[in-house]
Parts: sequence; structure tokens; C-alpha cells
Amino acid sequence: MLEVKDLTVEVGGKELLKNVNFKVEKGYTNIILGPNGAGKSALLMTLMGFSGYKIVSGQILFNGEDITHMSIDERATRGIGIMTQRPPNMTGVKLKNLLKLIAGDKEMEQMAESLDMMRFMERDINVGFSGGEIKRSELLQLAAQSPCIYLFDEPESGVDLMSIDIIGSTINDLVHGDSTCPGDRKGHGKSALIITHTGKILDYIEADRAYVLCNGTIMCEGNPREMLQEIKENGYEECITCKLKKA
Ligand SMILES: Nc1ncnc2c1ncn2[C@@H]1O[C@H](COP(=O)(O)OP(=O)(O)OP(=O)(O)O)[C@@H](O)[C@H]1O
Repeated sequence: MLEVKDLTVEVGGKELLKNVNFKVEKGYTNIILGPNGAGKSALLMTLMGFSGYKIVSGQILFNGEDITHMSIDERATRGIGIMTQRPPNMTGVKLKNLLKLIAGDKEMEQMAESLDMMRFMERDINVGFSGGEIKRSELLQLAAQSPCIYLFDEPESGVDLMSIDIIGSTINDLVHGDSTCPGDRKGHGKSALIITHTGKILDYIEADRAYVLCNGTIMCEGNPREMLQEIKENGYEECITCKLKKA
């Protein structure tokens, strides 16, 4: 479904990603681990096509199509959706209006209720929202978009213990729920790529593969739970020298 080949990316003249290679197959959930400043967010922002992330070399393929130089809206139309770490405030744009624009005729009330977002419908998006409220609002917008691959940048960060339950189970329902994307593995839902520091999200969604990004390069890949455990015990140094076991 999503394939990244030898991707090198610069931001403001600084190389943030270097020769990154990985795949997310249809119906699979992969996670990205890595220390602060490794380039994880830069990778997701590049995959979504945000401006400022200059692709110096390499390719991004989505369902076999080269999307390397496509705009955000072209990527979104093809079925890529993102929950960013720090979405902007949208002063003057009410949540209900944006939701209507994204969802069209799709009924979003039930999802809004389950995410406890009904009382935010008349508010300007993200303006004065708490950290957890921003995450729930982003998730609601993603559910309205219903992409084929979900890119989640630290969905559990800044979220209290009760909200993590709502967010984690909603993410699982969205990714592993009824599939509407062409060619999906029956019963395996959609695909996801999730950045996580704590691995808390793995209490809610089963991941298939983990990649560890350090200094803008993927150093290791393997079984998500095993890699998280190794990193908890040994830190990222082990990974930098690529001593982690390959699954
Ligand atoms: N516009 C920019 N100009 C210069 N450097 C930048 C720019 N944007 C990001 N960086 C730097 O690129 C590096 C990677 O940032 P990124 O946000 O991708 O890291 P991360 O792995 O997601 O970190 P964290 O786990 O802390 O969220 C950081 O050192 C950051 O300061």
C-alpha cells in the first residue's frame, strides 16, 4: 500500500531524513519508535505532503502510484489521512462546519458522541482546546475523512488515562473496522503508521511491525513488543549500533 524508497528530506536546508526505506502493507499497522528529534514527525509530514519538507531524493509510492511530488489534497483524495502532533488553531472555522465539509452526507453524530465532542461543535477548531480535546477533535475529523491509511503522530501524548481509553479504542475501531478501501484484506481493515514513545497505544491496537528511526535513518525493524521492551531495558543506544534482534 505505502512504500518509501531511499527517501532523503531537507527542512530549511537541514537534512532531517536520510535514505529512509520501509513499507506498510494493506491491512497492516506499523509503528515508528525513536528518540526525540530523530525525524519521526518530519517523516509523517513528508508522507502527507506538507510544504517545507523538501524531497531531495527517493520516492513515495501509494497503491503503486508515485505520489512523491503530489500536493496534500491529492494525497488525501487518494486515501491518506494524518493526525499531526500540533495541529493549528483555525480561528473562525467551527468544528461542525469543517466536519460537514469533510464528511459530506456521512453521519458523524454517533462518532462525535463517543468521542465526547458534541459540545465542541460550535467552537472554533483547536482554539482554547486542551491537549486531549485536540486529539479527540483530530480523530473525529479523521473518522469523517475515513482514509485508507492513517498516519498517527503520538496519539497518546498529553492524554489523560480515561481519554486514552476512548482514543485508543476509537483508533482500533477505525483501523480494524469495516473496510471500504479497494483491495483490503477482508477482516483486516485499513492500514496505519503510528509514532509512539511509550507504546501505550499497543494496549488498544495490535501492531505488525516496528521501525526505529534515529538521526533521520531507520536503524532497525522487528516485532513491536519485543523492540519496545528492548528499548525500555537498553535505550536507543542498542538500536543505533543495530544490536536489536530482527524479528
Ligand atoms: N523547520 C525546521 N528547521 C530546522 N530544523 C527543523 C525544522 N523542523 C524540524 N527540525 C528539526 O528536525 C529534527 C527532527 O524533528 P522531528 O519533529 O521530526 O523529530 P521527532 O522524532 O518527531 O521528535 P519528538 O519525538 O521530539 O517529537 C529536530 O531536531 C527538529 O528541531
